[in-house]
Amino acid sequence: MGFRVLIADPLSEEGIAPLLESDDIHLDLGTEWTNQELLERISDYDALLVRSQTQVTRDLITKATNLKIIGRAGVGVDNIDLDAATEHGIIVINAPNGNTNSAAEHTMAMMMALSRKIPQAYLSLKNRQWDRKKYIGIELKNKTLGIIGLGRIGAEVAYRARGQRMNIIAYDPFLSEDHANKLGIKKGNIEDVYQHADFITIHTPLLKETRHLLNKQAFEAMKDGVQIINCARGGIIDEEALYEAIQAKKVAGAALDVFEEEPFYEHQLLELPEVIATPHLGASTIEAQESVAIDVSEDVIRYVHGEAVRNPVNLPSIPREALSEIEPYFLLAEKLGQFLILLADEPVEQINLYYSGDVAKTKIGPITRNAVKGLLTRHLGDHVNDVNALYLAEKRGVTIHENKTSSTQGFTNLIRVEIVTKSKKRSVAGTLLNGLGPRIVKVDHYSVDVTPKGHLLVIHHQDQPGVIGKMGSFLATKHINIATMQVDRADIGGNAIMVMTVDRHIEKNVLEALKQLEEIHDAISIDL
Ligand SMILES: NC(=O)c1ccc[n+]([C@@H]2O[C@H](COP(=O)([O-])OP(=O)(O)OC[C@H]3O[C@@H](n4cnc5c(N)ncnc54)[C@H](O)[C@@H]3O)[C@@H](O)[C@H]2O)c1
Ligand SMILES: O=C(O)CC[C@@H](O)C(=O)O
Repeated sequence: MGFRVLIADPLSEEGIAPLLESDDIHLDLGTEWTNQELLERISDYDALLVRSQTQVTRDLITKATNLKIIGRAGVGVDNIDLDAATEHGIIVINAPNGNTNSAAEHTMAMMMALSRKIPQAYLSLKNRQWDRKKYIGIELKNKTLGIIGLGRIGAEVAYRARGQRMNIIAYDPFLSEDHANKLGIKKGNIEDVYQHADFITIHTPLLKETRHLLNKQAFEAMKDGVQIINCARGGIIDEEALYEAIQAKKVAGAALDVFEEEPFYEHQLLELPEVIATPHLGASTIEAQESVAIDVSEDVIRYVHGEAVRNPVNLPSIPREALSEIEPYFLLAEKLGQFLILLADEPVEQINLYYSGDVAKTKIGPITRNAVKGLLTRHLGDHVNDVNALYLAEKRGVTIHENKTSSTQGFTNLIRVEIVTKSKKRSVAGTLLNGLGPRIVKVDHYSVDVTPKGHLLVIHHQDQPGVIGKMGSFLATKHINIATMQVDRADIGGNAIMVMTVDRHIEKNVLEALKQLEEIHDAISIDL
């Protein structure tokens, strides 16, 4: 059947062409499905693609037992329960660039329509009124535009508004003086925007911090006669407060593309002649829809082919050059985690990662995720992945500490993973050998050289003549062939370790029998 993708909201046909042309992808359209149908059928799918209509709730995610990736053809992911997706190890991707231009153009269209009362005049003329006095507008030239949120769309709006010869003041917690100067705009705080702007346009995401950002107090702090544009998200404006501010003539007009509840057919704000509106059309152009659908489709294909996606929302995004540098360490880190967890005989309380040499110069976060994934998979199963590994560790009270050190111990790159339990610390270190791939080079303080692959047997024993021979004979009686063997010891006659690669899995009863041999302290079988 291949990788099953469900498209739940209408997406551009040209945009989904990459999916239609892909042999390993099976595509279904669920755009006409009810919420109930979606809940009942979602478990059939590996991927779900939406725009802003479908609410991807925790309930839906819980029922989506096969879902691996959710694609949002657009920017805002406020219709997706990101926490639930992360907890279930589902990667969420979006298309943050494809509709920037359209949303910025729509904002400008709304501001111009608002300042010249075009929709109201059009409606009046349609009603056979020729009223020129009532629809006197104001020019944009020399007015001050306040922009709240100067990200992709905010910056494009600033660029266009300068073409209208407006003065621009912007507030964004990440806006630097340098960037503001480059854009030819003034950087201010939010009070400066309220105090100076004749028009205020919002371009932030809807977050806890931005919900009802424009509320009663905010409107009171604004200039009399200010006009408001919102083509970002409903919910950033307190609609009740806006209604009152318009009635009180504090706010002269508002142009709204987005609303707290969508869709709707009756709205108190639309009863006010000062309000003009569109039904969430900011991204509704042929170009934007094609572009966002192509972006999510291509990312789904990358995912299916095991490549890194370009626009992850619940994973740190890694630039392509950086990815090629760190990707080879992913397998090493995961194998170190898988190996180490089998040395633990108590619950893990802390995971410490030590990076040195070349690997310490890279972006280590994604490597850590792979090590933690390896540690957790053994006990939690295959649903642990890069998306939820850190979350699952944190939920179990396990703390994770990353360290960069200069102790390369002669290797060009070295990753040491250490677990701390109630009574001890265990660790394993590995390196990427040029051209030869991952190698385990230390188990606790013992030096070894083991390829982390296949069936491994780790023996802790007393360093005495004849132990190695005894081990070999014992395994021979169980028809277990030794492929490679590494031995190291703390002191002559002291504690020692043997790490063997054997040709088959070692059963529990064989391990128990091994542990009964006099010089053997412990025996652990590890299948990687
Ligand atoms: N109407 C539509 O159809 C449509 C289309 C595209 C995007 N959008 C919406 O437009 C908004 C902006 O999209 P974008 O692509 O420019 O996003 P973006 O992430 O590029 O920019 C958002 C900016 O808001 C800033 N910000 C966050 N919190 C802030 C706060 N409290 N005060 C001031 N600034 C704050 C961020 O620092 C960031 O620079 C989003 O809400 C998106 O969903 C709507
Ligand atoms: O899907 C849409 O048309 C809306 C998209 C827009 O709100 C976004 O956040 O990208």
